[in-house]
Amino acid sequence: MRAVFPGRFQPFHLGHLAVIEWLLSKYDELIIVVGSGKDSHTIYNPFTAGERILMIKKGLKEFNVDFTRVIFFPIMDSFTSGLWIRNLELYSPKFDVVVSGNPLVISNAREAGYIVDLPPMFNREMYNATKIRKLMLENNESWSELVPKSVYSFIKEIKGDERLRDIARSDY
Ligand SMILES: Nc1ncnc2c1ncn2[C@@H]1O[C@H](COP(=O)(O)OP(=O)(O)OP(=O)(O)O)[C@@H](O)[C@H]1O
Ligand SMILES: NC(=O)c1ccc[n+]([C@@H]2O[C@H](COP(=O)(O)O)[C@@H](O)[C@H]2O)c1
Repeated sequence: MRAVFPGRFQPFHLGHLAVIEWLLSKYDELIIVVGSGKDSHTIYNPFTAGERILMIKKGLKEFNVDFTRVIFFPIMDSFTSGLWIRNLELYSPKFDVVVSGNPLVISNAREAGYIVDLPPMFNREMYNATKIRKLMLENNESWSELVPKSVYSFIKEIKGDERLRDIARSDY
């Protein structure tokens, strides 16, 4: 069976990693769809689609997760949710199951006739990207504990946390 796991991954964190490990033990193939693919350089979506795919690959490699059974691609948001799932189908190889904890994605997938698999929540209070972006904005380095080390290094290398603080400034 082939499962699709959509997410914005802004940034990729240890909760996402745990979901992917769980999915690879359960399904033959996994499609990781980087959503809101056109968006970057905003407070909600600071990283580009390519940066996000690279973060995921670096994180998986660090944890010795074999990603030969994983397909990665970005898609853009659509005008309507109904169109979003149809757009996903247009970009993707066929899939059997949609994996998400996001109520909007779950509802879209069910309405389009897909089986939905809800991932277990892995320390959701700690591992959530909103919290990580907030810590970056506050210049609080403790976010380093919430992402793979390779992802932390990559974000520092591209000055991703500085980018987020720059974007959040009011007019000069
Ligand atoms: N700690 C976690 N455990 C299990 N699933 C998670 C966890 N964090 C995120 N997910 C799931 O991963 C998918 C992609 O999530 P997303 O990239 O939005 O991360 P997020 O941490 O929810 O980010 P944000 O706070 O920016 O919305 C969603 O289906 C979400 O429910
Ligand atoms: N109307 C739409 O374009 C639509 C609907 C449902 C989900 N999505 C996208 O799916 C992705 C879901 O990922 P998250 O669970 O990380 O929010 C996001 O990029 C979200 O924007 C878009």
